[in-house]
Amino acid sequence: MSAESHSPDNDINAYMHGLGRAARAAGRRLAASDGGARNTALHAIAARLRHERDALRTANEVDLAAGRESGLDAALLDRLTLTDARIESMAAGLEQIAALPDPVGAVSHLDPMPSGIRVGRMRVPLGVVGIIYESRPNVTADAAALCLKSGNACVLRGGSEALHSNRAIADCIAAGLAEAGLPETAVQVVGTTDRAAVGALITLDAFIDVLVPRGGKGLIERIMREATVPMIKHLHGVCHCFVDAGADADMAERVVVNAKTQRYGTCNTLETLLVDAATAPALLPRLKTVFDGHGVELRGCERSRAIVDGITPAQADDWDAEYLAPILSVAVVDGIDAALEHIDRHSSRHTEAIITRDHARAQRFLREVDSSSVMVNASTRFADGFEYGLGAEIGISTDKLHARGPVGLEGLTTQKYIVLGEGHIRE
Ligand SMILES: NC(=O)C1=CN([C@@H]2O[C@H](COP(=O)(O)OP(=O)(O)OC[C@H]3O[C@@H](n4cnc5c(N)ncnc54)[C@H](OP(=O)(O)O)[C@@H]3O)[C@@H](O)[C@H]2O)C=CC1
Ligand SMILES: N[C@@H](CCC(=O)OP(=O)(O)O)C(=O)O
Repeated sequence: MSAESHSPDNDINAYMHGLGRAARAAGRRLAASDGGARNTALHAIAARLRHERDALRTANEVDLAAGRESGLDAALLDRLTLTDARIESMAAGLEQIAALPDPVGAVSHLDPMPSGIRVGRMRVPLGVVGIIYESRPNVTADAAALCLKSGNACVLRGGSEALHSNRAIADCIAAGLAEAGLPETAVQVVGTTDRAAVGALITLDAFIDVLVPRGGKGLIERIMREATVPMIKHLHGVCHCFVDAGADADMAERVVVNAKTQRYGTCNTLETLLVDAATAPALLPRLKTVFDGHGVELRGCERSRAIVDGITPAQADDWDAEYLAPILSVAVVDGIDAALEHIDRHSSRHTEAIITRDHARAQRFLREVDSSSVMVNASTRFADGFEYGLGAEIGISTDKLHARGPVGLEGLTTQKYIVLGEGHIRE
């Protein structure tokens, strides 16, 4: 072999090629597999996760120690942490997914045509899904389970900070698949943190059918530039809440505080609060007191700062920021038109909410805001597959084609036409 073929890039390309080829073969077997076998695997993986709880926590401790050492902030460390309760919730999540109806092979609209043939649609797996995601180990189990249930093989590239945790979870998944007689290569975790592996994955169009990138702008920009595999974008969330004139102040406080503080590090966390000028003088002082209690820094426009002391002046880039941290930008706006305008300019089209008592303005907000979830009088934190009754989610699509919003089993499948004849020929 030439010196060049030993270079890390070449090795990584060969390695990723191997994962892709194995995934493609496993995908074909999964697509043809019995739903019962896939459910058996899900239950076996859940049992393994419970049984290997100590090993999982030990592996996770290695990641956490490295994360602390490298100065990972509190929200990211929280996202990385596996506790006994989180391991139990991963296992229970797998069992819940097993209990969902099997989407694969369902036939709909089988209707007779004038020619005599019958034409219907059959729900089928996408094939092989490549998922690139943040350092959140539970996603490894959730994503594997959703892909498995929907008959897809997957290649999982989690965040580098979670590598040891992900490998330990992958071992449990492989054991569960083997126990159910399914190919272990149906779920493969990329075993290197080298981003060259991402570069290879996103161009493996011979083997990968669709990419699910969950991440921030840097990731998506790279994929938009380089990928030859189609993707369902799961982008960052710059989520807004607009508190309308005449809104119930208690409700506004409850919802806004929940949307900001229930978890700081998630994509559906509130990042910008818009308050109608008529509501701001009464609402902002009480919100400031509550947010002070939570240690949330408010960064506001001049009008908000004229109402309450202690709000940091917002800079231009605050309106486009996804903080994933105890920081909230605040703007006072003149009515719903100004709120819609601001949202249109700055939203990442993930999730927005209005707090209102006015039916007409609620309807306008629902119709006019162009985001994957639009809410009335509810916390943006509800944008979640489990909360929407999907059982679980692979993420929240900010794309418009194929799947939008929380993506569950249906989003991981497609439909093909099936045609049934009895020797029919076209005249
Ligand atoms: N819409 C949704 O469903 C979801 C959205 N998100 C969003 O993800 C972000 C939070 O996660 P964060 O960890 O900061 O996200 P990042 O985008 O930094 O990382 C996510 C994954 O992408 C990889 N990655 C990032 N940039 C590149 C690149 N240029 N080339 C190759 N790989 C890359 C990371 O690898 P590495 O480990 O090497 O950095 C990691 O595996 C937030 O914006 C959040 O809103 C998160 C989850 C779900
Ligand atoms: N649906 C999830 C949020 C999506 C998600 O995974 O976000 P992140 O914490 O950024 O990885 C939830 O509500 O917890």
